[in-house]
Amino acid sequence: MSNTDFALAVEDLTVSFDGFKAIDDLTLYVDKDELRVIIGPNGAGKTTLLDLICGRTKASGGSIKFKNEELTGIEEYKRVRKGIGRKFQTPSIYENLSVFKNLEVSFPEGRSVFGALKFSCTDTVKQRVNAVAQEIGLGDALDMEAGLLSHGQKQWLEIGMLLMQEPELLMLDEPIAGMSARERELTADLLKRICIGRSVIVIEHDMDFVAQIAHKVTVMHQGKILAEGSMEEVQSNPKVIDVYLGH
Ligand SMILES: Nc1ncnc2c1ncn2[C@@H]1O[C@H](COP(=O)(O)OP(=O)(O)OP(=O)(O)O)[C@@H](O)[C@H]1O
Repeated sequence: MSNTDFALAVEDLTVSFDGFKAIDDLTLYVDKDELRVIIGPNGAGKTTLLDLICGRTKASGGSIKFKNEELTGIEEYKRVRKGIGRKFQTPSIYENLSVFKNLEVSFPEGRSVFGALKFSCTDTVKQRVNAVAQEIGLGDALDMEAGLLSHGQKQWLEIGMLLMQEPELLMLDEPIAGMSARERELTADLLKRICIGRSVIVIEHDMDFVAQIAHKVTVMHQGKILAEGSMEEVQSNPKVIDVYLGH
């Protein structure tokens, strides 16, 4: 395969589960500074695609290149070190720790062989925690126990924990599920800010939200790409209306 200028280049990707192709010869390119949204009906393969990119699921065939480096043979935790961050639908924060601690333990050096406990809180880390807390709108809640945050704030904290690792590719699965209208607005603003300098991929069903945030929309169906383009383009595409938007 040739080198590409894209941050992420997925080519001819396939994964089979007992003979069923959940991802079927899929090719997708994502730029740096891009916020890509993936939409499609239930079972289209959206989550499986992110699982393949982050290394949770092993590809049966094809290629996933990140900054021109082949990822398919690389384990999940090593892909994290290479700058790939993934947020799942359910927040996995430390409910008993403060917002500050949650961010602090997510600083990459905190995950040394000695673990987070022996990790001393340097000024660099404090500054980074403060900057990230401001970014996710939790600058005034640093001392609060994470378990006491609202559902939306917990989602932002988890995004913050990923940002502590300065990922170059950030993938988010339905980030606004269960959020209030105001929290959705703030999340849209947050995503628009954090895609600068990196690539962000979001799986989303809420079309109003997709319209607010997407630079480009990829529509998946039966493990393949059905359409790709601007929101207007995919919304007026008869194939997309037929399998997804018309329902
Ligand atoms: N580990 C697995 N073993 C067997 N089948 C799987 C596995 N993971 C996913 N699948 C199947 O692959 C297909 C794609 O699932 P996936 O969860 O990726 O779809 P999706 O587009 O994310 O759907 P949704 O919008 O409902 O989350 C489904 O038919 C699913 O049942």
